[in-house]
Amino acid sequence: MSDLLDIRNLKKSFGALKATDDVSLTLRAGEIHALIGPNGAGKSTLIKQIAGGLRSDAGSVHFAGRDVTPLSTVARARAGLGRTFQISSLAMEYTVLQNVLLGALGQDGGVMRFFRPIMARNDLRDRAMTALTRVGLESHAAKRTADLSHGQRRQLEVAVALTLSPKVFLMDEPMAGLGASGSQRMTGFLDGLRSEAPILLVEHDMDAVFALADRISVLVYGRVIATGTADEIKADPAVREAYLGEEEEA
Ligand SMILES: Nc1ncnc2c1ncn2[C@@H]1O[C@H](COP(=O)(O)OP(=O)(O)OP(=O)(O)O)[C@@H](O)[C@H]1O
Repeated sequence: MSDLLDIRNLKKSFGALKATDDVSLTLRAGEIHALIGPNGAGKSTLIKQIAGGLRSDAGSVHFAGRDVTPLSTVARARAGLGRTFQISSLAMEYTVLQNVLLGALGQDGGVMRFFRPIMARNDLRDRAMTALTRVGLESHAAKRTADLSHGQRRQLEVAVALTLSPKVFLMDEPMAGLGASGSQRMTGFLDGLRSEAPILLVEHDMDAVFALADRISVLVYGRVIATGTADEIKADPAVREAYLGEEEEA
């Protein structure tokens, strides 16, 4: 299998704190690779370094065979490196459909397009409605985003990312704040999504991680201490001591 994403020796320090410390990992076509670890292990920092929002102190990001390390977030997104948008980036006073349309414009680019009557663009509307249907939000298209529940906003973030047809998804805790049924639904959705674009998935919901992940990497104090299948990770003594064990005892 080919590596779509190849992260090599990434480092990022905040003062004396090594948030990520020589992290290397790969994402292959068709897989979900989960990144787990205790709070503060450096998972979000790593996702930001890969997406381009945070400049690395050292290391490189190769995407589809190309070194994208010098590229901005926008250039990486245009190249097909899709990150689920932060909820804070949703425009709360706009409708759900408008938020997806704004996301879809990212692919077509060009600030001038914002001045065109985007609601009349049937191609964009269709793409946006398809994305909303896929995440189960089609009946909420005309609602104000501010009126959505937290879980629905999470689904909307995924819909926005979908409209850009990324070649790879970087997802930072897509299950956070979803109830049990919401998590189950999102798990089923991500399961189907991997054949379209592989997913690097940061997630605390271990049921979802063990159900979905082809491979799991465990990050502790900024370092990857193990990478393997769910069974290998569950059986790994270092992982049990550093991470899983503490949950079992809790
Ligand atoms: N901008 C920043 N300035 C200073 N320290 C930071 C900054 N961002 C993150 N950190 C620190 O870097 C470490 C790693 O944080 P990070 O958010 O990447 O961890 P995480 O594994 O995503 O945690 P969580 O599971 O709680 O989301 C933490 O100690 C955090 O306090």
